[in-house]
Amino acid sequence: RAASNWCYQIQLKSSNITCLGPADWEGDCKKDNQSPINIDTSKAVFNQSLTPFSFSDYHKKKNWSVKNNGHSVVVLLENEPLIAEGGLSSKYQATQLHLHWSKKLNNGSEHSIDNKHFAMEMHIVHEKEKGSSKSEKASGNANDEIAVLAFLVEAGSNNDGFQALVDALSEIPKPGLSTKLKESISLFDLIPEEEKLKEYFRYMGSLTTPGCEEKVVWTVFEKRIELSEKQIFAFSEKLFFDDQMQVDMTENVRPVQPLGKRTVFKS
Ligand SMILES: Nc1nc(-c2ccc(Cl)c(S(N)(=O)=O)c2)cs1
Ligand SMILES: [Zn+2]
Repeated sequence: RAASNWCYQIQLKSSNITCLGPADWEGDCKKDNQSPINIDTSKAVFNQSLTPFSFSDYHKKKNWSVKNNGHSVVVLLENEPLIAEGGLSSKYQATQLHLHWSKKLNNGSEHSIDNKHFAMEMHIVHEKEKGSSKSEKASGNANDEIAVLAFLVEAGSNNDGFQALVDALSEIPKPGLSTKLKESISLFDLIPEEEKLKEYFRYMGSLTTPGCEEKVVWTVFEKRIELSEKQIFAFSEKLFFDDQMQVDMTENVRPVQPLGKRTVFKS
């Protein structure tokens, strides 16, 4: 069971509450197939089974609910959008999306590409569709139970698709607060256009938050998302880790973990 009082490094210094920083995270956090990682592009192995994804209901616009869960801002996707193919073993349903970020434009992504970090990283979390057979229901602890689509974010032009989410941030400054997006948006409003999503990296890893379960098939897209600096900084300015609103929610990024014996593949 994950420690309920886990926190990021930045919270250790600035809050008088005692919490467990990344070096002390429990659960599976000390095992050897952990995420995030640095992706050394020169060592990524081409894998022809990494075909393009098929996205279903990613065009569906909804006033999703958005929550400050004390570690990130989470958009609840109610299992509606679906992904398949993309070298995945089955269909997966989107449950939530959340982001990781920093006040520095080169320190907010969890994954790095050739040791370069980006301003933010967005994770769309999907769960494997429960098949009908008993065996499929029984297991539930396969190493690909969860599929996360990871998008790196860099500072650039303003991103209209993100503005509804950016505007919602000031309504949920404290942990536990949630609101509804004032304008309905679709996942396609948030991610690069589909034909730019054919190039991606793939590896087997874990949740980047405690209990760090090693059940995630990771996809890190090469095409970056662009947000304006104003949009990027809104996350660190409007959100707080604590009820007293003393500790900005920022640097909610786990340090990169050893690749170990794993291989990173590329489409
Ligand atoms: N309490 C929290 N849990 C998460 C979370 C949940 C599931 C997953 Cl898969 C992830 S991640 N960063 O590995 O994509 C994060 C965020 S904040
Ligand atoms: Zn994440």
